[in-house]
Amino acid sequence: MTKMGELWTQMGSVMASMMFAYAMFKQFFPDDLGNILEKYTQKLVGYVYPYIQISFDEYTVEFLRRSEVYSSIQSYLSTKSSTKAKRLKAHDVKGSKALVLGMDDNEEVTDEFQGIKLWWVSMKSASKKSSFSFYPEYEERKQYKLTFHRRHRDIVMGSYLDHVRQEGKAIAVSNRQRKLYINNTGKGAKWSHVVFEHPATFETLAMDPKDKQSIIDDLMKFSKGKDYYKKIGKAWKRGYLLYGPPGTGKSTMISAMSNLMNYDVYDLELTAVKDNTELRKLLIDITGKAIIVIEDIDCSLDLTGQRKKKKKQEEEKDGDEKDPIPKKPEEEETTTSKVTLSGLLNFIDGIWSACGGERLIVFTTNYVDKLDPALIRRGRMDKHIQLSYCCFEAFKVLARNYLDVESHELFGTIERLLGETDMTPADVAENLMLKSDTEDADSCLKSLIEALEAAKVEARVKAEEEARKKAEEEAKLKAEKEEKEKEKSGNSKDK
Ligand SMILES: Nc1ncnc2c1ncn2[C@@H]1O[C@H](COP(=O)(O)OP(=O)(O)OP(=O)(O)O)[C@@H](O)[C@H]1O
Ligand SMILES: [Mg+2]
Repeated sequence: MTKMGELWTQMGSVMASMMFAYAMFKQFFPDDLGNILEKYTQKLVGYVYPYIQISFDEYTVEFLRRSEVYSSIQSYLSTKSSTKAKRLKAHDVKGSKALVLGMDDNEEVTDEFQGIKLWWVSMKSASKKSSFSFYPEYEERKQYKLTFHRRHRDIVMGSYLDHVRQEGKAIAVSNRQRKLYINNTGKGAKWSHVVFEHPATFETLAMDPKDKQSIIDDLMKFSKGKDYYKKIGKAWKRGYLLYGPPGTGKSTMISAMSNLMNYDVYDLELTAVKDNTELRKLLIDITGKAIIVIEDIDCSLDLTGQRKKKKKQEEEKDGDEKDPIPKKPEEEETTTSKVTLSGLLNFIDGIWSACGGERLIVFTTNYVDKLDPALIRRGRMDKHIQLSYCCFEAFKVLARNYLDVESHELFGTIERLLGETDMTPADVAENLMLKSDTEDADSCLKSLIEALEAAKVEARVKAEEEARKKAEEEAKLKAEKEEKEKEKSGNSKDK
C-alpha cells in the first residue's frame, strides 16, 4: 500500500471512530437539535471525508418483518466478532443449535476483503414511541453501519455485500437445528415439526462402498448445482426412488441424506391429505433445503393400492371378530384420501414444485414393480437405488460400527454364509448388538453364524416345501387333464 493509501486508511479508521463517537454524543441532544446538528456535520464531513457509509436496519420498512440482510450480517459478523471484538453479546436465537455470539451494541469490528479494509459498527438508538413513528412496535432501533473508502465502492457494491449475505446465510444454515415435519396431525393442510435428531450417517450405513460413494457424489453434486440447474433450465430438485425388502435401510438412508446435506425432512403422509388442493397447499409451505419423503408409496394411494386394499380387508375382518361396534361411516370418510395420481405427479414436477428450490423428493417402496411407470420415470425419480440383502461389504461396516472389529477369523465363514442366504442388514445388525455385559465380539459373531445357518435351513425347507406344493399341483392338473381326456374318448366311443 502507498504512503498516501496508508494515511487514508488510518484517517478512515479515525473518522469512523469519530462518526461513532458522534453518534453516541448525539443521543444526548433533543431530536430536533440533533437532526440539525447531524445535517450540517455531515455536509462538513462530506468535503474532507472520503468514506462512504451504509446502514442496515434490523427491521424492514414493512415494520414487522426482521430484515433478512440484517440477520445475514449478524451471522457473518458473529464469526468475525467472536475473534476480534472485545465486547460480545450472546443471543439465544430460535432454531439455532448453539448460542450465537455477536457484537455488543456500539462495538466496532474491522473486516478485510480482497485487500480492502472495511469497518462495521453495531448501533442502537432509542426512538420516542409516538403514534406517527415509523417503528410503532419498536422503541429501540438497531442497525449495522458499514464504512469504507469511496474508491472501493465498486468492490463493495459489486461483490463484498453479496459475499457477506452468502457467508452469513451459510453460517446461519450450519448453525440451525434441523427439523422433521409431519402432516398427519389432524390439522388439515398444515405441517407440524419436531427437532430432527437421527444419528444415522452414510458412514454407519451398511452397503457396498462403491454404491454408497456414488450416492454421496450425486447428492453433493446436486447441493452445489444451483447454477447448473439454472443453466439447463430445470427446477433445482431431484427425485430418488429407494426400493428393496423391509429392513434393508431405506428409512435409514433418508436420515443419512438429511445429516449429510443439512436439509430438513418433510415426512408426507399421503393418506392424511384430503385432496389435491390440500397437497398443493402443503407443497407451498415447504422451504428450500428440504427432503420430501413419501414412504411406502405403493400403499399410500390407490394408484396400485394392493397393500392398502389388503390392509383394509384385514382390518374389516379383524373388526368383525374383535370389535362389536361397527365403525361410523364419517370416520372412514375422513381417513380416505382423494389425492390422485395426476395430483401427485403435479406435486412432484408441476409449476408449483419449483418454488423454494433445492429439494429432494424421496419415495420408498418394497414393491417397485407395482408402481405406475409414470410415477417413477427418469426425470421424475431421477435416481433409482436398490437396497438389498446384506452383502459381505455391508456386514463389514456393521461389524465396525457395532463391535469395533475390522477383521476376525470368523469373517470367512460369515462371507460364505452371506453369499448362500438372504439376510437383511436389520437382522444382521440385531445379531451384532451386545445384549449383556458378558457378551463380546466373538459371541456376537458366533450368534450371527448360527442365525445365518438357521436362515439357510429355513430357506431350504421353504424352497423344498414350495417345490413339493408345485409338484403336487402339477400332478393334480395332469390327473384332471387325463381324466377329462378319458371322459372325452369314452363319450366319442358311445356315439
Ligand atoms: N443398510 C443398513 N445400514 C445400517 N443399518 C441398517 C441398514 N439397514 C437396516 N439397518 C438397521 O435396521 C433398522 C431398520 O432399517 P430401516 O428402517 O432403514 O429399513 P427400511 O428399509 O426402511 O424398512 P421398511 O421397508 O420396513 O420401511 C434400522 O434402524 C437400522 O438400525
Ligand atoms: Mg422404512
